[in-house]
Amino acid sequence: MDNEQLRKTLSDSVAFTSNIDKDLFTKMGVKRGLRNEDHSGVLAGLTRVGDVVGYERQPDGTLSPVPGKLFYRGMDVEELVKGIQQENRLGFEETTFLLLSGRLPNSEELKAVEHLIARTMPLNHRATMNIMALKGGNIMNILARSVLELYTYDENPDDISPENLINQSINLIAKFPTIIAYAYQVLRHDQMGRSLHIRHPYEDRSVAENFLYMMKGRDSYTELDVKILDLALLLHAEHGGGNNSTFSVRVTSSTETDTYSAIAAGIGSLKGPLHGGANIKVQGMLEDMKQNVNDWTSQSQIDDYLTKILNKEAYDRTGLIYGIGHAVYTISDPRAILLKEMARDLAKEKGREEEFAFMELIEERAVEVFLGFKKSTAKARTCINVDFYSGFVYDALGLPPEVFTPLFAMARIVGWSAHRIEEMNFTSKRLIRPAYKNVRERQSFIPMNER
Ligand SMILES: CC(=O)SCCNC(=O)CCNC(=O)[C@H](O)C(C)(C)COP(=O)(O)OP(=O)(O)OC[C@H]1O[C@@H](n2cnc3c(N)ncnc32)[C@H](O)[C@@H]1OP(=O)(O)O
Ligand SMILES: O=C([O-])CC(=O)C(=O)O
Repeated sequence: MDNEQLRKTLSDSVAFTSNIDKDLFTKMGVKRGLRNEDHSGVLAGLTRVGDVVGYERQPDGTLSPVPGKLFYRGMDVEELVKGIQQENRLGFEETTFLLLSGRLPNSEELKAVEHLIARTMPLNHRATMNIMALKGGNIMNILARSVLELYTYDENPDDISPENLINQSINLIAKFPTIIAYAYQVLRHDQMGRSLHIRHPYEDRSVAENFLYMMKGRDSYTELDVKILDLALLLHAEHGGGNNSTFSVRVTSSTETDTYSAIAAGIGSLKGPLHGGANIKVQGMLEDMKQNVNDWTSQSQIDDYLTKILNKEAYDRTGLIYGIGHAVYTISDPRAILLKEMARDLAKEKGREEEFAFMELIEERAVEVFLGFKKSTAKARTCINVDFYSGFVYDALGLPPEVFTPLFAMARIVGWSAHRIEEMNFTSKRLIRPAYKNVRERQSFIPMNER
C-alpha cells in the first residue's frame, strides 16, 4: 500500500469512526456542545470575573430574550465606557486593572498600571529576532508560538504563586501588541515585498496608540483613531468563563500547567472561525457580497445572496453567515451596538457611508433571512455579534485583515489572565475532567493472518 492509498483508507474511515447520531445525545442525556435543549449553556463553573446576559429564566423554566448586557467584575460595560468617555480618558489599561484586581484604580494606581504596561511592551533583542524568524502566513499561529517561546525567557515559568501569575499576565498583556505588530511587519516584508519596519514602542503611550504606531508609523493615525481602537480593545477584553477560548484557558489551567501553555490554548481556540476568527470571515464575506450584489440598496438581492450562503452555495460554502448568532445573546450584543456607533463615526470621517449603509442593510436582512431559514432549530431571536462590525472598524483605522483576530487576542488576554488566576486560586479548586459516554460496541483482537 502506498502513502496515497494509506491516506485514503484512513480518511475514508472517518465517516465511520466519527459517526455519532445526534439523537443519541438526547437519548443518553448528554448535552451536545455543553448546551441545553433551549440553547442555554450547561453550568460548568462559578466566576467573579465577567457576566454575559442574553436571556432571563422564567419561573416555568423557559427563557425570555432580553437585550444583551455585559458586566466586568459586576460593572455594566456600557456604564464603564460612558464613565471613561465623560472623563475624557482612554480605557483599556483602566479596564485591565479592573479585571485583574476586581475594582477600578484610583488616579495613582491608573498612572502606575499605564506606565508598567508601556514599559513592559518592548521585546528584548533575542525575542525580537526569534519572532522575526517565525515564518508563516497566520499571525494567530505566530502569536501562539511566540507565547510558548516566552516561556524560555521567564526565570520562573512554572511558578504559580499569585504574584508570579500577575507578573506573567502583565508581561503578556504588554507584549501581545508588540509581537502582533512585529509579526505583521515581517509578514508584510516576506510576503508582500515591502520594507521592514520594526518600531520600538514608547514608554509614555497607551497600548492603542503604541499599536497604531508600531503598525503604521508616526503621523499615520489621528486622536480619534486611538480612541476608537482603545474602545474596541476595552470591549473585547472579557466575556465570562464559558466562551470557548476562556474555557480552554480555564480547562488547561486547572491542570496547574504554566501560563504560556494555557494562554497558547486560548489563542488556538480564539482563532477558530466560529469564535474570534469570525471577524476575518465577515470581512471576506462582505468583500464577496460587494462583488456579487449589484445594487447595494436592494433588499431582494441581499436576501438572495444570504439565502445562497445558508444553502452552502455562496462564500465559503459552510452555510454560515458570519457575524450573526451568539451562544448567549438573543436580542442584541451590547458590544456590537457600541462598535456599530464607532463604525458609523468612522464611515462619516473616512467617506465610507455607502459601504456602511450596505452593512446596516445586510445586518437587518441577515437576522431576518436566518430566522426564516432556521425556523426549526435556531433560537427564537438572534442578533449580530461583536465580530460583525469590528473588521469594518479596523479596516477604517487602516489596519490589515491579518491582524483582525490577533487584535481580539490582544484584548482578550486580559480576560484570559483574570480567569486563569481565578481558576488556579479559588477555594477547593478541582481538575476539570468531565466524562464521555462511549457508544462504540466492543471488539476483540484479531490475529494478523485472519484480518
Ligand atoms: C466572539 C464570538 O465568538 S461571537 C460568534 C462569532 N461567530 C460567528 O459569527 C460565526 C457564525 N455564527 C455561528 O456559527 C453561531 O451563531 C455560533 C457558533 C456563534 C453560536 O452557535 P450556537 O449557539 O450553536 O447557535 P444556535 O444554538 O442558535 O444554533 C442553532 C442552529 O442555527 C445555526 N446557526 C447559528 N448561527 C448561524 C449562522 N450565523 N449562520 C448559519 N447558521 C447558523 C447553527 O448551526 C444551528 O444549526 P443546526 O441546529 O442545524 O445545527
Ligand atoms: O461568549 C461567547 O461565546 C463568544 C463571545 O462573544 C466572546 O468570547 O466574546
